[in-house]
Amino acid sequence: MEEEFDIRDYKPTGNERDFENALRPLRFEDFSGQDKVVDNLRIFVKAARLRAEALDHVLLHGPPGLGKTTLSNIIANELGVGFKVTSGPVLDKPGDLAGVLTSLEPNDVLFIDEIHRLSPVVEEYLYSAMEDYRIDIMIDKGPSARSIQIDLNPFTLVGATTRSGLLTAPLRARFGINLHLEYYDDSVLSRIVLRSAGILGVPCDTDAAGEIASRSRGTPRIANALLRRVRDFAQVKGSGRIDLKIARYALEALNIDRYGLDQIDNKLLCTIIDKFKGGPVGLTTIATALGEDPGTLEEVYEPFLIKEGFLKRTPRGREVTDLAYKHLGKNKYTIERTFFD
Ligand SMILES: Nc1ncnc2c1ncn2[C@@H]1O[C@H](COP(=O)(O)OP(=O)(O)OP(=O)(O)O)[C@@H](O)[C@H]1O
Ligand SMILES: [Mg+2]
Repeated sequence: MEEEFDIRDYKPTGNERDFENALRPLRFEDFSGQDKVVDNLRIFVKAARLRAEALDHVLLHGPPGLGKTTLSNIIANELGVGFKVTSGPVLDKPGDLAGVLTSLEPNDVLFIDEIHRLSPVVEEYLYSAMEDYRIDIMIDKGPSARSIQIDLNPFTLVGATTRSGLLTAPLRARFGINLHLEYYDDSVLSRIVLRSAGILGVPCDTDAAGEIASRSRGTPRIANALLRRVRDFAQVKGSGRIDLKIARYALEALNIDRYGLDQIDNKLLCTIIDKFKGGPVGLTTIATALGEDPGTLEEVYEPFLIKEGFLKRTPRGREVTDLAYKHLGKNKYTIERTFFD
């Protein structure tokens, strides 16, 4: 019995994080796809460089694994400035943020991951830093406590979030550049797989890369993770080369869904079919049935299912498509009939 591989649970740790970093593009030219986002960023970065100014603050939003962290890194590299990384949950107190902000050199990039998880006090503190490059800090305690203003070097804040719906309006308004990352097409993912295989030094056929791409849920992180697993099969059960046959064999053995759907995707579709006759059904009703947060369903899970044609948003709620019935091996008419019996 081969080991099971659950895409949904895949989050790089330790060794796998090193692997992810090794494959992370460092320049725009190595970053495939997201053409509109990249074209715009290239212009903004060039303009900022010409003026020798800090780039406007950038908000990157979109589902996990699509390249937000990668792009923020590229932005700093292409600007030719320093790069500091932190995240919303790590910045506990305004003092933590002050420490990071005062350590920035002129025009540096500060990356705040999971920016929707900033605490309200820290967030408020960030406003003046973003707007005027200035912060107030409290010195002394008790009756002699007073605040002094400190000027910061101009900097670029790059914020990343999978849940832009949770950002407050004042924070969102302070980003001059607001970019949404989309799921990747299979052809672009294929290119990413081939590039990664090249870096790993594994020979990989184009059709095999296409097979891996089509099962990667439109997500480069998943594509790279599957490549790594398929490489194991190629080395142990094949000749070391990743061809279509060994790719298919490995993906079957790993129980990877033919369309790359993960457990939550499948559960979501099955719930709508089994409990709500295929819809239409309201988002909050589905969320309650699944024990998930409606915002997460809407921002993280639904977009892929809608893009791939498994789910539709209608004025009366969510509805699964014929493709979903077919993929899940469910018969639309039998299910409808049993409901009316
Ligand atoms: N456009 C791309 N071209 C090549 N590789 C990419 C691209 N986008 C992402 N990757 C690869 O996918 C992996 C995940 O990307 P990244 O960490 O930037 O995603 P993320 O959007 O920050 O995810 P999360 O929301 O989980 O933080 C990286 O190892 C990176 O190498
Ligand atoms: Mg990230």
